[in-house]
Amino acid sequence: MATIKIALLGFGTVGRGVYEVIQSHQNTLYEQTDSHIEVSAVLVQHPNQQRELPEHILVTDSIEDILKTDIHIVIEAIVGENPAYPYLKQAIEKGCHVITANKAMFANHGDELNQLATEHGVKVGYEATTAGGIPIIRTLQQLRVNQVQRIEGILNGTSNYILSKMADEQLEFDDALAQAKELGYAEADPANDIEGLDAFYKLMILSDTAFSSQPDWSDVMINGIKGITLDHIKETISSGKVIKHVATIQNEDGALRASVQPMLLSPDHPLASIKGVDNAITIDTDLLGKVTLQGPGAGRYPTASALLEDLVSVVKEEVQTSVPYRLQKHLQIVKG
Ligand SMILES: NC(=O)C1=CN([C@@H]2O[C@H](COP(=O)(O)OP(=O)(O)OC[C@H]3O[C@@H](n4cnc5c(N)ncnc54)[C@H](OP(=O)(O)O)[C@@H]3O)[C@@H](O)[C@H]2O)C=CC1
Ligand SMILES: N[C@@H](CC=O)C(=O)O
Repeated sequence: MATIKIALLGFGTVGRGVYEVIQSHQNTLYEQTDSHIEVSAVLVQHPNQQRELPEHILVTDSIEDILKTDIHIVIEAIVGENPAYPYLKQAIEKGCHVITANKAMFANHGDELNQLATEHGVKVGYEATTAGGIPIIRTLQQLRVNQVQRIEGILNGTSNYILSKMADEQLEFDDALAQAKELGYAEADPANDIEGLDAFYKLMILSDTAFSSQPDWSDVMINGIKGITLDHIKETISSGKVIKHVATIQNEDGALRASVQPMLLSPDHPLASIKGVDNAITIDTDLLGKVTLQGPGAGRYPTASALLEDLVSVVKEEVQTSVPYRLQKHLQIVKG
C-alpha cells in the first residue's frame, strides 16, 4: 500500500482538527486516494508543549527539519503572513504540494505561491482560506463559461456569531466575542475578525479566484463590527432591519469595486437570515444568475473538512496527470 506523508504546520484549532479527521476517516481517505494518509511531522511554535501525539511523529519548530524528511504534502494552519509564506515557498521548492487555511498569508501571496507551484509541478489548495467549510473556491473554479459579475457575502463567522447572539439573546458584544473565542471561531488576535480585515482577506482571495485579479487594496472600504453596541442592535430590531457584516465585490466595466462593512438589511434580503457562525455567499453571473451557498464559516471540523477535500483533490488530480511529480513518482515506486 502506498503511503502519503503529511506535515501539519500548526496544531491549534484547525491543525488538531485535520489530525483527528485523518485518524477517524482513514478508510474513506484510503478509498479516495488508494493510499494510506499518514501525518509524519507537526510544526508548532512551542514544540515542548504536551500534544498527545504518537512518538513516531516528529514535533518541531524547524521547517528545515521537516523538509529534510520525505514529506509529500504540507497542510498549513498557522497564524499570519510570516513565517507561513516562506515555509510554503520552501515546501513547494522541495516538490511538496501545499494546502493552506491561512487567508492573511494567501490574500497577500496566493499569486506567487500558485506561480511557484506551477514552476515546480505541484499543486496549491486554498479552499479552507475562505468561508470555512463552504466549497466556494471549488464552485468559482468550476464556473468556466459564466462570467462572475458580483459576489456578496457574510465571510466572517465570528462577526456573524456576535451579531446573532446580540440580536437573539441580547448578549453584550464582549460576552458574545468571548464565546466565539471559546468555540475556536475567532482568530488568536480577534482584531482581524471584528475590524473587518479577516473578511477583507477572504474577499481578496475570492477576487483572485473569480476575476484573476484584486482591486487596489487602498481603494477598498474596510469596516468591522467593533463599536456596534446592544443599543444599536435593539434600535435596528425595532426599525424592522437586521445588521449584518457584508463583503461585496463587483466588476464595473473592468474595474473591481469592493467594500467590507456592517450593513442594515431588510428581512427579505438573502443574507438577513444567516445566523450564528454560518457564512453565505451569493455569486451573480451572466448566464446562471444568482447562486447562494451557505454553511459553517469557521470552527475545527468545517475547516478540516475543506482542507481534507483539498487533500483528496490534490492526490487524485496528480495521479491522473502525466506530469512526473514527486508524489506520483513515489506512488509508482511503492506500487511497483
Ligand atoms: N479557527 C478557524 O475556525 C479557522 C482558522 N483559519 C486559519 O487557520 C489558521 C490557524 O487557525 P487556528 O487553528 O484557529 O489557530 P490557533 O491559534 O488555534 O493555532 C495556531 C497554531 O499555529 C502554531 N503557530 C502559530 N504561530 C507559529 C509560528 N510562528 N511558527 C510555528 N507555529 C506557529 C501554534 O503553535 P503552538 O501550538 O505551539 O502555539 C498553533 O499550533 C489561521 O491562519 C486562521 O486564520 C481558517 C479557517 C477557519
Ligand atoms: N476567524 C475566522 C475563522 C475562519 O476563517 C472567522 O471567524 O470567520
